Amino acid sequence: MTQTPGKPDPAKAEVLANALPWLKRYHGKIVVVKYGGNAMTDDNLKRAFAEDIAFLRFAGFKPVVVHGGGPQISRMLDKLGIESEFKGGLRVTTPEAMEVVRMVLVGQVQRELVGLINEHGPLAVGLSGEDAGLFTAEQTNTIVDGEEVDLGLVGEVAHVRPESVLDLIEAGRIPVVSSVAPDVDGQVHNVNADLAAAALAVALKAEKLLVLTDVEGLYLDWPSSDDVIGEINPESLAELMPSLASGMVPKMGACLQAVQGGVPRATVVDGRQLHAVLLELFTNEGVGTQVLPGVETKTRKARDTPS
Ligand SMILES: Nc1ncnc2c1ncn2[C@@H]1O[C@H](COP(=O)(O)OP(=O)(O)O)[C@@H](O)[C@H]1O
Ligand SMILES: CC(=O)N[C@@H](CCC(=O)OP(=O)(O)O)C(=O)O
Repeated sequence: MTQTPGKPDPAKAEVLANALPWLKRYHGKIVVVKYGGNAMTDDNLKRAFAEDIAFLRFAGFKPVVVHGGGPQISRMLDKLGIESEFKGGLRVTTPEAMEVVRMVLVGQVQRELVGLINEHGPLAVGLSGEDAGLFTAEQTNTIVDGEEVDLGLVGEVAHVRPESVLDLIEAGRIPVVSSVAPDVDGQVHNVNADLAAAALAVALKAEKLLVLTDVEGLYLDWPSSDDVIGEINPESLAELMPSLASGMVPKMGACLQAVQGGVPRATVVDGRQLHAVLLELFTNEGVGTQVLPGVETKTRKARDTPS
């Protein structure tokens, strides 16, 4: 479309005007955004994510970031010659692997995200479940094919003390949280970042949990169909849970936990798309999979065929 030089473009104003209902809904509200390691694949994506988060803060939202870093941990474990495997979407974590998990999540991924957000002002402060008693973990195992599997130093969040995060939000900062957490004896555990984000969203009484990943949403029959669920209610999702595989188990479990815990909506979106956060929060476009009480299940055809 050609445009006369110097002539204002009303379409641009319309984009902003269409954001008004969403600005009203989320103004002053806490939005927990979980940034998965699979959506951190290139520098442009990471920069756009940091811009989106800063944008939310300047638009009057109260964003809180919980980050993952599964692929980054796997790469470091490989480099160090430490074997690791996933069972039911969770990493079996030996004490040796735990040291690497903590080093990569807190020392690398969190630092990088804090740095990128802070290019937009003195906003982001990094912390982990170990800081100010934020999370207390409880060792957890998983069931695979009806058998209980020992996951080692893997935890679920048994208790959240949200005051440190609330203090930061009150001061206008953006908390960036890593999902490692001590148990009651101080032993640090590896917590799946989706589940940590859900526990935090519930404790903060967030208005929304937004989960960025590397697929268009929850596929009905992964990877053989291209039907993606657009909206689903928590009861229908609970019925679907036993049929889910790999990383979608903790991810959809987290969305369910958040909504059952009182978060009004939880959405999984494709973080491979530039500015996925702004697109999801400020437009009506049906991206991702939204868990919302009271809706009928809606599906749509995927843009990509799963590979
Ligand atoms: N039903 C499903 N719909 C979509 N993705 C699925 C499904 N079942 C398994 N997956 C897998 O789950 C992955 C997302 O989980 P994960 O790798 O843990 O992502 P992240 O790093 O974003 O947390 C997808 O890339 C896909 O391979
Ligand atoms: C127990 C467990 O599996 N912990 C995860 C923690 C990181 C994470 O969850 O990262 P993503 O969000 O990128 O998947 C792991 O070790 O990979």
